[in-house]
Amino acid sequence: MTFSDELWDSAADVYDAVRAHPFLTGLTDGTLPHEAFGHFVTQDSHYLRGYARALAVLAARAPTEDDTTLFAQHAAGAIAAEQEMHAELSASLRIDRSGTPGPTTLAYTSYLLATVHGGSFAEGLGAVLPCYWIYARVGEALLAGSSPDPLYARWIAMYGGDEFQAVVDAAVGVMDRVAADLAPVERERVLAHYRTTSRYEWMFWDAAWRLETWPV
Ligand SMILES: Cc1ncc(C[n+]2csc(CCO)c2C)c(N)n1
Repeated sequence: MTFSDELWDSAADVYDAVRAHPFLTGLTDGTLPHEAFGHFVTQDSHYLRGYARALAVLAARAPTEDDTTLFAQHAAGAIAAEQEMHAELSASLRIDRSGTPGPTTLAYTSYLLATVHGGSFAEGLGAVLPCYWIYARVGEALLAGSSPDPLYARWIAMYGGDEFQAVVDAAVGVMDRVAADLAPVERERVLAHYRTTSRYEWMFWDAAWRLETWPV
């Protein structure tokens, strides 16, 4: 069993909860209110900016030139996704993207940035991995059914596509290679970060579903 198999299995329960979440079942059957999707798009543009910074830090701390190139390219890809896809979706949804990050978005991006700065390279990679991996698996599963809503179908096509699967495979491959040199205690830390950010992935969908705002 590879380390990435172990990682996936360690948070498979969280992935199952993500798949069953009403935000995602609503995307596929088209019943998700546009208001909740709009909330997601707004918060995701804040998230992607933070995530891109986390990947750029990881690129700077990477052990090889190839790894630096990979994560720097993915950081640029996250910014491009934010700018292109979200600008387009926001126009269709007629939403304003100027709002501030909500509680879950800020907590998730703060955790990512704290881990890539304060932890080892492997720990940082463990923290950023669920974002890639859960999305690719969710995208793949949603692609099978798509959505009667053209807006949701477009979003599903992007994350379920082959191009994105290759991006995920590359990041998972780095994790397996780096894990070969890790002490058991270090692997435990990677597993803990991976589980935490998997939970944040669920919370991110849930925040959009609840139209979460700051309570005070
Ligand atoms: C909350 C949230 N989690 C994951 C993604 C997906 N995602 C964003 S950037 C990237 C990899 C580099 O381009 C991936 C997989 C998202 N959009 N929003």
